[in-house]
Amino acid sequence: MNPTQQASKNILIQNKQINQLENKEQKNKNILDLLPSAFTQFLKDNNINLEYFQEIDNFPRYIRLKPNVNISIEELKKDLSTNDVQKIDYLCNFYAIPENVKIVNSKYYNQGQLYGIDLSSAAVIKSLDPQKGEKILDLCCCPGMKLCNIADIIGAQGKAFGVDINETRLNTCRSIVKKYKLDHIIKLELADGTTYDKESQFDRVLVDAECTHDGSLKHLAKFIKNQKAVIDDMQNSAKENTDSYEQNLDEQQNNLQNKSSNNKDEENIKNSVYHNQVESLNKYDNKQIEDNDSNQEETNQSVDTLDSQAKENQKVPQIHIDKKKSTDQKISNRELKRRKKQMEKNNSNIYTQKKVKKNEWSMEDFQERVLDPIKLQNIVDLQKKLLTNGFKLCKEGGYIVYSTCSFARNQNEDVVEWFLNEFKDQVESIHPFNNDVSNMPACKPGFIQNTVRFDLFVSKSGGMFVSKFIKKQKQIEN
Ligand SMILES: C[S@@+](CC[C@H](N)C(=O)[O-])C[C@H]1O[C@@H](n2cnc3c(N)ncnc32)[C@H](O)[C@@H]1O
Repeated sequence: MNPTQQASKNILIQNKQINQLENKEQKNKNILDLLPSAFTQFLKDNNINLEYFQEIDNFPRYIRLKPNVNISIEELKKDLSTNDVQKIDYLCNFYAIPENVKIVNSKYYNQGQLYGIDLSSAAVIKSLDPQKGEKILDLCCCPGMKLCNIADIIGAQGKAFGVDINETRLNTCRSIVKKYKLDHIIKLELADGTTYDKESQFDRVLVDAECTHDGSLKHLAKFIKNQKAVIDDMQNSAKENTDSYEQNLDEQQNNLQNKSSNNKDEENIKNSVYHNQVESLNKYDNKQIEDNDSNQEETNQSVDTLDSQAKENQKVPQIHIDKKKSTDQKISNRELKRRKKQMEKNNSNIYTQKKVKKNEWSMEDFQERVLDPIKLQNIVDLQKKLLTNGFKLCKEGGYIVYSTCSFARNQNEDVVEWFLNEFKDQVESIHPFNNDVSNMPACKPGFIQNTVRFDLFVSKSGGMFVSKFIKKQKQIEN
């Protein structure tokens, strides 16, 4: 082998090694590496196992039947057109069904006898434990699924007051209450729950407070799942291309050894190896563009906003090389690396998309909604005021449930600690399910005593934090 042949062979071997290394790195790269560190830190801080995000199953959805509806599970299956209906024994008239079942086609749903309600929401009502004939206040009631659940339990002898500050949401709630024929039990009021007042007090008060809604990690999990599928596909196609590229290299090596060593042939071989490299990479690039475009097309159908910056980021810049002009240039290792880096960068740019689909959050949404410190402080202040007013409106010996659909400790356990300290002698925390976890296997303990969390993955439902208090009777002074 003459020096030129040797040099070409060395380049081929070197490139092959780089390729193998990068292919291995690509393989090892998993979805977690692509998640922004602020997000993974949030999960760690709030005791959410981020490994779950690796393998996200479909989440079930849940339904509840009104108390007086007596139908068999077989009838329910027929009505919902699915064989997969599971009874949830620890919640009254409650069932899990596959996520893709459309309850709008159900006869019972349309007759106002079947509700779609999340398991964790029903668990909040189980914790509140309303009793027949009681007077109950729901201080942040919209859209009203918990309020309807309360009304179904207290019955016509009871009264449920629903308060919300948002008129549009209150109108939605009004239609729901009407649909389920509960208007004789429920009274809705448009008011600020922090200042809402009533002369008489309530047996039980639910403060299902406004929060950052990050318990909807389910939405984020779905987004991640969809993106993971795209990435897997990209990685598989990248692997296919790399395999064919390696096969080409091997063939070229054999050619190098077998063919005569006249200068013209050598030049041809070098050029052809180079072209193969370029083609392989361009094929890879093109596949990336196709994948990104089809992904974008799909998202465009349902996206309300996809800002132009994110759109720009989505485009994979293809490097056009004039093959004729470049035949005597070698594609450098640095260039190969640069291109691979660019591809990886483009992969991670999928997380800069704005809201992609209804009920899915992007990482940007998460950042804006959950991690903004000013927004967070305002929300915590609001939660404390709502809980304080809920406490005032509760009768002595009555119960208060404070819940949020956030995983953030500062909106949950920290608010509870503040409340217990603020009203030390007048309130006592009690376990939301009387310390009987067999009563509620879907939850796990919160960070402080007498609090529970419905972890998205443990409960297979929306995330929820629940705490419960009893308002102490005043000591009669002598
Ligand atoms: C988590 S949602 C409540 C969900 C509801 N409990 C249910 O089960 O359908 C929070 C609600 O609090 C309302 N809200 C926000 N600030 C409020 C305030 N100051 N007073 C009353 N309601 C408020 C929002 O409009 C929103 O409907």
